[in-house]
Amino acid sequence: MKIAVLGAGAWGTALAISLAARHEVHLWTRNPAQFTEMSEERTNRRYLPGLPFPDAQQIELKLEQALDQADLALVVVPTAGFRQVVRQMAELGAKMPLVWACKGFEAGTAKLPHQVVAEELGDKAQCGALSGPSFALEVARGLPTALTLASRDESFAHVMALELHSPRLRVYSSPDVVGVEVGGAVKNVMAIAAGISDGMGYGYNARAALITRGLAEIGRLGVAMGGRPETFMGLTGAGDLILTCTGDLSRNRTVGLRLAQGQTLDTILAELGHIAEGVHSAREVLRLAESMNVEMPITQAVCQVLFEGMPPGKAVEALLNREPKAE
Ligand SMILES: NC(=O)c1ccc[n+]([C@@H]2O[C@H](COP(=O)([O-])OP(=O)(O)OC[C@H]3O[C@@H](n4cnc5c(N)ncnc54)[C@H](O)[C@@H]3O)[C@@H](O)[C@H]2O)c1
Ligand SMILES: O=P(O)(O)OC[C@H](O)CO
Repeated sequence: MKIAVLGAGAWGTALAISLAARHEVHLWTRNPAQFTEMSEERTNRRYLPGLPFPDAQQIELKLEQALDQADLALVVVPTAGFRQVVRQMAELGAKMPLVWACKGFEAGTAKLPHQVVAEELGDKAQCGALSGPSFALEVARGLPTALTLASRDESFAHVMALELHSPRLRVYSSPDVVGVEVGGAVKNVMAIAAGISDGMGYGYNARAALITRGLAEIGRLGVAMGGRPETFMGLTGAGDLILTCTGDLSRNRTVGLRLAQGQTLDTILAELGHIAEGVHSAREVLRLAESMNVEMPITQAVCQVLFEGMPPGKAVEALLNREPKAE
């Protein structure tokens, strides 16, 4: 299969490296300097340094070249750039199936990626979301990882999961696009909270409590939006939440850790050099939750720290001082 991987950040590059073992992979970057560097050095020095590209992996600067005769477009840009890339594909008349790997709500509209696709390509497009517990560095190193490919078209999810599947990158299928997308987006907000708690030195017990209550928040919102309860106990729910809240490779967790050390959000984001989707999704998640009467106290606390200048310690204290109630 020819796969056009659109977006050459950490995750697009890692997926390209992994998939190139079995497929013809064309990794697209919009950045001419990055194109030249990746073509000459056969590695992505800026986003995934030290991981060599397989010989078969091709690099593209022209989107139409990447998409030419592709059997699949795998879009791996941050959620903020997703609509633009899908629109560019539509303008080029690209008709191949589309899978996206971004984890977030679109800032300003609170839309999930599948809603963006429906708006840009119509609701007949053959498409799905790829998500699950997966640090780019580990996938690029060939360490075992399990993902889920969700599509409302169950047979597409099944067939595409089989195509992408390999022993080191296991891909399961699911019909629950909403559940998979909500799990992937909201766990980033919870990871910021876990980072804050750990950074404040509140300990493992507090972190376990945050993860568990965070999972309850994710499930409440996800079910209210039409997701299936069981999805939140799977790879893209509990699995990704645990990874991102506990793994120090997480950019979202890092944001929380550094906020707890007293760094400003602007400084943290400038130094991170990668997207931390939780920062962009948090407000949208809270807005959606409020509009649907879903209680999300951890998300609310994260928003207060990120956008209202509340000291991280005070936000955690406020969570701890909530009225006790039945679990
Ligand atoms: N890094 C991971 O471990 C990981 C794992 C799973 C999912 N994800 C998700 O994948 C998405 C991308 O994350 P990442 O880690 O690759 O981000 P990153 O910050 O490492 O890189 C983002 C890349 O996207 C490019 N980009 C941004 N807007 C674009 C646009 N409009 N058109 C073309 N290119 C554009 C940037 O130039 C950059 O190369 C995020 O939603 C993230 O949550 C990341
Ligand atoms: O580094 P993060 O926090 O963006 O998380 C990366 C992946 O989403 C983990 O599954």
